[in-house]
Amino acid sequence: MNTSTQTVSVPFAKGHGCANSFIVLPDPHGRFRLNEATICSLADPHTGVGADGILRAVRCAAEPEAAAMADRAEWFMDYRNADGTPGSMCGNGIRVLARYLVDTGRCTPGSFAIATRAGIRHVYVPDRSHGLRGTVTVAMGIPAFPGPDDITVTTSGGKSWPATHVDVGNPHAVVFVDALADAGDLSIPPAVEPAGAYPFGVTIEVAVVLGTDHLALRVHERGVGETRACGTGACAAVAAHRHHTGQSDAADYRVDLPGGTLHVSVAADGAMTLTGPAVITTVGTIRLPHAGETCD
Ligand SMILES: N[C@@H](CCC[C@H](N)C(=O)O)C(=O)O
Repeated sequence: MNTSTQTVSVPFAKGHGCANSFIVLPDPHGRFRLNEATICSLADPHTGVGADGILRAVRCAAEPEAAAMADRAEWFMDYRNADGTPGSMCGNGIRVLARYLVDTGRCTPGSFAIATRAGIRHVYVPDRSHGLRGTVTVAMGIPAFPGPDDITVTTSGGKSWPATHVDVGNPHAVVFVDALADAGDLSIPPAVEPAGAYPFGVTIEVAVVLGTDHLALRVHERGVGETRACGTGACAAVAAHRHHTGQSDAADYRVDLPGGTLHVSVAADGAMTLTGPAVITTVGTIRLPHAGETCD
C-alpha cells in the first residue's frame, strides 16, 4: 500500500458484461469512503479509468448497510452509477463482480450469494475448465409491476410511447417500438410522465420484438446515460413482453443489445435467471483521495 498525504494507491480491476463496463474496487474491510466527486472522476474516461459504474466489493460484516445479510452472503456489492448515485441492483455488475471474486480466489467457482441493496442474489460462475471468458449467471427473482398503467416515455426527438413499469430490484420503464432507431438520441434522458411515477429516477428500455422469444434493446440507464447493455433492463423487457402477450409458461429468451447478447430464462413461477459474458480486462492500481483509512 502506497500512501501520500493527498492520495492513496489501491488495487482495482476493470471488466464488463456485454460492454456494460465497471470498475471493481476491492475493499474487504470497508475502509473506503467514496464520495460523488471521486466516483464521477473515476468513471470519467478523461479523468479516471472510465466506466458505466463502480462496484465496491466489501464484506457484509464490514459494511453497516449490509451487516444484516452477513449470515447469508460474504460479499456486498456497493454499486454506484457513473454520476455517483447508489444503485440497488445491477444485473451485469453483479455478474462481473462474481467473476472478479472467483478470479481473485475470494470465492470458489460454482454457486454463491452476493448481497445487494435489493437483497441477496445467487450467482453461478463456471469453473476454469469452462474458460475464464465464459458466462456468469445470476438469479434475478420475480419481476414486479408496480404501475401506474398510464406511463408515457417521450424521447428527445419528440416521439412518445406508452411504457410498462417493471421492478427487478431497480426501476424500469419499458417501451416497445417498431425499430430501435425510432428512439433517436438516447444519450439525452427521455421524459417520463406522470412525473411522480419514479420519484428516484428510472432506467428506460426501448425494445423491439424480433420473435416470441427474441428481443432487441437499447437502454438509457438512470445515473449513466445510454449504455451498451443492461442486465436488469434485459429482464425488465422480457417481463414486459410476457406481461403484454399473456405468456406465463417457462421459457428462454434471447436479448440482443448494442454490446452483445444476454439470455433470460423464466421459470414457471416467473423467477428469472440472467446469463451472459462477464470478463475482467484490466487490473492495476489507481489513486484515490486519501480518506483517513486505506484498503488492503
Ligand atoms: N447496468 C445495470 C443497471 C445499473 C443500475 C441502474 N443504472 C440504476 O440506477 O438502477 C444492469 O446491468 O442491470
